[in-house]
Amino acid sequence: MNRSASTDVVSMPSGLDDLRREITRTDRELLALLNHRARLCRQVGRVKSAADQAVFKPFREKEVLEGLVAENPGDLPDDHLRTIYREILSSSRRLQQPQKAVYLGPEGTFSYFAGRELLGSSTDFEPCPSLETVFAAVAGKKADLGIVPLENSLSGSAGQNLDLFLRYGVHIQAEIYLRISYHLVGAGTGLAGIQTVYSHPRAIDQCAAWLSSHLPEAHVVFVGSTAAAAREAAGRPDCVAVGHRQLAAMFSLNLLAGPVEDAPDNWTRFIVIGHQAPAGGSRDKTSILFTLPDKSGALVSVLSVLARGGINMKKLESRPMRSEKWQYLFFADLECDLSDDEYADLQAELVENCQTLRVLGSYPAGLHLNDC
Ligand SMILES: C=C(O[C@@H]1C=C(C(=O)O)C=C[C@H]1O)C(=O)O
Repeated sequence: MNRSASTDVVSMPSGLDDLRREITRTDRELLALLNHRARLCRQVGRVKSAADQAVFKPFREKEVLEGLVAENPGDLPDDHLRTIYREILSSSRRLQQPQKAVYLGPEGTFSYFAGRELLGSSTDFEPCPSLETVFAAVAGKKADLGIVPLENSLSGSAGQNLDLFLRYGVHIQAEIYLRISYHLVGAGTGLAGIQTVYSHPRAIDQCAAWLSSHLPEAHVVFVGSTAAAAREAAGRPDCVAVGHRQLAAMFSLNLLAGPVEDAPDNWTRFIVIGHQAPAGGSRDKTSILFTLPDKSGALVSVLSVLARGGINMKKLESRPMRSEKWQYLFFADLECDLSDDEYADLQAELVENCQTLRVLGSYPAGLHLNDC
């Protein structure tokens, strides 16, 4: 969209005191409006609780945000508007009912930062020791939402998730794509004298060329997460960790170098899981898991149903089924809202052609966030 800033220079005060008076007056207006919005949201919360509906409504949030971005005159850049609204929406959910979101911890992992980007800081985040405990907490209603890494643009799928979807009845609510950029953090002040580099194996792998050219003598130690690596490096000036740059502030470390990844165009897709399928919304995205009968043309017939329905398949991946050797499970992303009534016949046809079919969720297509 082509927009120009709408600064009305004529009616703007110009002296510092006058400008500040005008800002104070504007803040009072914003305060009244934010309080009005909060009252409305509390009211929405009472309606939802009476109807046993989930607090988090990702399709509605997308509508709210896209509506505002479309009408934004542009003095406030769109990314600032989104950041402000991330927190307004987060507060509004909390006013309805505090939301607990679990993630693969400890605090400071990329899953943690993805969760904060998606759900804002009025959410109660709680780390879990494994992906399985994230799924179990959501399925067992010990948490409202879970944040899970699904795939990385360089390293591919985090395959274990697909198995966990088979074992736990959770639904995908939302997704977000986060650029993964690594930094070197440590208690020292430079690279000289560094003996040990701590990180998760994937982070070490994605920074291998940088590490071997800048720290060729250092000993590499794999740990369970980038955040655990920062904890190891804390207080030891001859050690560094590879991870999110904000780990420096979180663990009182120095930012020693970065970005240090070998391929800068590195993205991870995170999903939010919950106990209910998100309702309503636009024709966005649906993820399905299916198995096929053991006969010729089985996969083609499923693909033909999708092709006849004009559905664009964005991803198809097969994984071995853990319960039966040489049997495979397929994960697909479809560019449509399969929960919409218009797809009822098509879904019935899919069920006919699959051995088993699970719709993991229809949810709004996520944004790519470059810097978080
Ligand atoms: C207010 C609502 O609840 C939540 C908060 C929203 C908001 O503040 O606009 C939008 C969607 C929900 O995640 C709602 O469902 O409308």
